[in-house]
Amino acid sequence: MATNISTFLSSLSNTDGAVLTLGSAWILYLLLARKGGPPLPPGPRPLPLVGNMFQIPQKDEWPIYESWAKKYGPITYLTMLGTPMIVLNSLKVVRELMDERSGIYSNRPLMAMKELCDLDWVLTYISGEEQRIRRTTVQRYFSGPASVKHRHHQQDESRILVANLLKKPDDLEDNIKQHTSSSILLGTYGYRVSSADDPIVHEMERSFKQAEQLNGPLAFLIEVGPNLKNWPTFLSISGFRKAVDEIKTVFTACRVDPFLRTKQKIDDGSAVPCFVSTSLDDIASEASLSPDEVKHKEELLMDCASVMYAAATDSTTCTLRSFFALMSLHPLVMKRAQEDIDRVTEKERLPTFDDWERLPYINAIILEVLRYNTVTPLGLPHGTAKDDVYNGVLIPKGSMVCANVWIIFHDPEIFPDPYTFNPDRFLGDEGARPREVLNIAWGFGRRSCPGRQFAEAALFITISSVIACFNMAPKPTSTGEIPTLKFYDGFIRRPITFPISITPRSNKWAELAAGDK
Ligand code: HEM
Repeated sequence: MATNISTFLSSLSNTDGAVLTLGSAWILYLLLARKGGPPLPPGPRPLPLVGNMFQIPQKDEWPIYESWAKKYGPITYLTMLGTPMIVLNSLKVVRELMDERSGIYSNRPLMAMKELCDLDWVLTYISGEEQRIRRTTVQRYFSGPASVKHRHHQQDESRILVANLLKKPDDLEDNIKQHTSSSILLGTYGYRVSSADDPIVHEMERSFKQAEQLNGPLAFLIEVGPNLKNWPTFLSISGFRKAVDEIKTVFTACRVDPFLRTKQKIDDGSAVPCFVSTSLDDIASEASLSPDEVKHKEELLMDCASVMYAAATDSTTCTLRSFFALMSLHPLVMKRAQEDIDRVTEKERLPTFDDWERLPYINAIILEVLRYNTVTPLGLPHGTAKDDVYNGVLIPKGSMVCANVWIIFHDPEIFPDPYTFNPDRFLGDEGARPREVLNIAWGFGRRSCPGRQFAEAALFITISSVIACFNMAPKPTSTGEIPTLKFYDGFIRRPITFPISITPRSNKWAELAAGDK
């Protein structure tokens, strides 16, 4: 949604403008054609044709969403060029609709863009049976007990991170990037990343940037217009065709190249166990499969593997970047966590997964980072598969439905003093309700994050290892002010961090970070 609407409008040519007018007339027709039945939920009054397009905030959005929630209640109804956008503002409504009626609320919006870019194989964009099959394939290797298989890689990567931070403490961003991309590429393709400039990481990042265009304003036009997607003239005039072709090329490269590389490694005997190699072994062991069935299963595996990088890295990177900044700003929290680690490890070794249960304060820090830096403050948008009626109001088929996770994570009834970073809120019996509510950081119903267990393990081993080895503090600014953690506006809330000094806690911890026993 991070779209600059005014830039978009000013960039339109006359022909584009004509198309916009025609599209808008179509939307008006659709709106007027709706008669009778339950009312729509309340929301700010829309403008003719464009709906609430200009009221949907592009920056400093939270006070505005909050004021709408206060005025209109738990469900806010907006429209963007005729597409209904429904914002759910209470935990009760979010659970009742997105979890309990998951069969209706688990589509993804922006279907036309997906068709246009031939992206009907991308798990995160598709709906229905095809999404279910791919999700099951991913879960088989990344969720539940299977997620434990990744732990030895995750521990190795946390060791590499602390050794790199010791050598290059000023390259925090690159160190985090190498760490998060290596963790997921090892788990998926058995591929270790040895620098932030790695060529595969570069390609993956390119596809990721392209994917952001799928949320742009033209995407909405294409979605709502009367078969606009079939208008080659419009597409070529707007320059949109070029962008679409580029998205297709980059996505295809990311789908095919790393997969073939792993297959090659299996053939020459150098593959390490990972999602792709293990799943290919499973396919090969099914003797009854015909060559066509083998091909189909391999294609499916290729689809699933290719989304893991994008799904895993941005969310984990944002969380880790916020973690470093928050630790540097909260030395008492850091010190208390270090004391816990010292007690468990007797200052003789780095933490391992066996220590997880015995480090509840580290877990509380992770939960508080996830809450404080709500990575997807409006969740990832879901779409409705059919009309639904809830408490007397209509949620139309094809609506984009967003859970206002931000407002729930800042509800003082659940999280007292919500703007303060305070891991204690998650501890003990009193922390039971906050811990339970925090589950929504991982999404809803049939779309909830299939990488959750993988991510939780990665965050535990990484964060505990970093806290064990280092002290973190904000570097002094030229004016002597203490920096604050700010965030970019948008669907993904990326932290704007500041220079952080990262120093080993002692010579002993420096030796452990360096890997010298
Ligand atoms: C801090 C780390 C992470 C957070 C906070 C996070 C959160 C989320 C959220 C909120 C969603 C959307 C759920 C919904 O639509 O209701 C999601 C989807 C997804 N996540 Fe994660 N995630 C993280 C890490 C990972 C990792 C490490 C992986 C892979 C191992 C992963 C794989 C996926 C996939 C494949 C989807 C798409 C599911 C679908 O569309 O059906 N995530 N995640």
